[in-house]
Amino acid sequence: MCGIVGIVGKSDVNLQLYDALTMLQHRGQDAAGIVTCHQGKFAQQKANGLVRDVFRTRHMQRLIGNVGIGHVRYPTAGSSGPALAQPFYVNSPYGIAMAHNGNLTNTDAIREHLYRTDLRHVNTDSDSEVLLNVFAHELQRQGKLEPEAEDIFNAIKSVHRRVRGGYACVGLIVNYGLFAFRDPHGIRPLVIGKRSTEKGDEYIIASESVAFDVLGFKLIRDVAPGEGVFITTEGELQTMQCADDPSLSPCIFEHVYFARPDSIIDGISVYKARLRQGEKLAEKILRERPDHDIDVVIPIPDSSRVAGQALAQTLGVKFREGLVKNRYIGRTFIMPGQQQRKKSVRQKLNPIGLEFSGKNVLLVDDSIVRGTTCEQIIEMARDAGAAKVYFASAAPAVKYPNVYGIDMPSAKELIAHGRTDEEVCKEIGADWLVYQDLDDLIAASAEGNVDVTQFDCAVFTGEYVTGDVDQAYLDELDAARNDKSKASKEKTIDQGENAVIGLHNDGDNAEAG
Ligand SMILES: O=P(O)(O)OC[C@H]1O[C@H](OP(=O)(O)OP(=O)(O)O)[C@H](O)[C@@H]1O
Ligand SMILES: NC(=O)CC[C@H](N)C(=O)O
Ligand SMILES: [Mg+2]
Repeated sequence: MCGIVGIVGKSDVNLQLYDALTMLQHRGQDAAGIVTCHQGKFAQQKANGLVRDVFRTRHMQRLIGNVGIGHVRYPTAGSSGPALAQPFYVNSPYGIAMAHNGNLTNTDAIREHLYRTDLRHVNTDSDSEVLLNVFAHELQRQGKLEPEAEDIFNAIKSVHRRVRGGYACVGLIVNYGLFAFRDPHGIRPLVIGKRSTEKGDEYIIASESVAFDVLGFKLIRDVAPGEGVFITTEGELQTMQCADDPSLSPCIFEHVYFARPDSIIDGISVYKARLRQGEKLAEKILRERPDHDIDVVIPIPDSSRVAGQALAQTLGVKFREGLVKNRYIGRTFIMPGQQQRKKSVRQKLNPIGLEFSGKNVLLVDDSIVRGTTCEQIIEMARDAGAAKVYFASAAPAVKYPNVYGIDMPSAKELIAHGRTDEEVCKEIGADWLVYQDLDDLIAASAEGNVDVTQFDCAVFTGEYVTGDVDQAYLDELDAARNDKSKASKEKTIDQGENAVIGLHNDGDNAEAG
């Protein structure tokens, strides 16, 4: 899950983009980038690393202009090398830069078509570079020396016809302004905010509304599924529905894990959705185990804290922070390899022995995916002297790959794939395991906005809303991106790929990359 942001301001937007990316850091920890536009030229800085490490004062001084976009990356296609850091750039037509959150499911077919028919070269394995080239080609076909909003919307319409998968995008066209679009199912989130200044209105478009709060922007609304947005460099906003048959099915895993609780997505407060997840899970526990002997509920920081608290309250059991999180270790699930993930859980979480010793503990997490976290935490709880260790997951069992922007490409790596709940319980070493029911998870989100009636729940059901994902695709994805094959590919990232980033950068940037 990547984080994207675009701003059209009345003065330089570089510092605001930096702040917004910092607020979106939880969506991607591998690479970060900013592109701004000033007097007909792009300025760019992108590299591997966290936002605070990628941008130095000298980069910020170069990133001038009142329009700009930014990206934090969590790879789902190609390598995690610096050449695949975003935003991506194409020089024709006009000069376009774009940042993408999501993942395309027909990348190979479009890549082939771009090469054979559109005569376009894509330089990396990134699906996002493919997507940018489709947009660029379709905009070029409008044949205008000076594009207008209508041309940009026509290009977005064609993108929707050619591309499948999850995509929320922001982009810049040199001298003209900022565009954005969201896939026809609205799988990935995208919100618009506005701020009034003495010089006029300023606009922001980002993955999550949390990016607005710190900058003083007000959330106006979500970009509708399929909708295109264009904001001129002068700050004039135009929008148009660009999909033939849009139908909102946002990814429910945003509410479970990815998004920050202080964000509002598709009118749903992520915080409240998580509270309701906890309440509903507690009700299930009370139904199934009315005579439970749980002494204390302990959440696994960070993401399960909200649901854990509501669960404890509804159960009428003590809630205790029995695991202390090292604030300098990032999110483990979005780290690239299993070895790194495993090591990081230990570094990240440490038990407070007295909360476990002699007690029947209910550990709560938002989800169990590969089982990396829960296996180790249950072991820690036992080492700390817990009498019984029960485990509750605020999401149902994750059994199927994600293909829309979460890097869960291999069913075999999912601990619940092909296993019953009892088998998973045994595998993770718990005394009892309870999963949220899917209907309850959906209700926890849907109760936040009655207008959202369906969600992308593919990781729980194996049903993919875009309708184009078959077993052959999933097999190819597995072969290309399971942990083993990723690890062997990452070995080949060398200085050669570093050089590719220099294609679009100036000397200062190449040295920084
Ligand atoms: O079963 P697994 O493969 O371990 O994946 C699930 C775990 O990973 C995530 O935590 P993460 O550390 O990424 O982030 P958090 O600090 O936001 O909870 C999630 O919250 C679960 O704890
Ligand atoms: N998680 C994402 O949104 C990833 C975006 C894009 N597919 C990439 O790999 O860079
Ligand atoms: Mg976690």
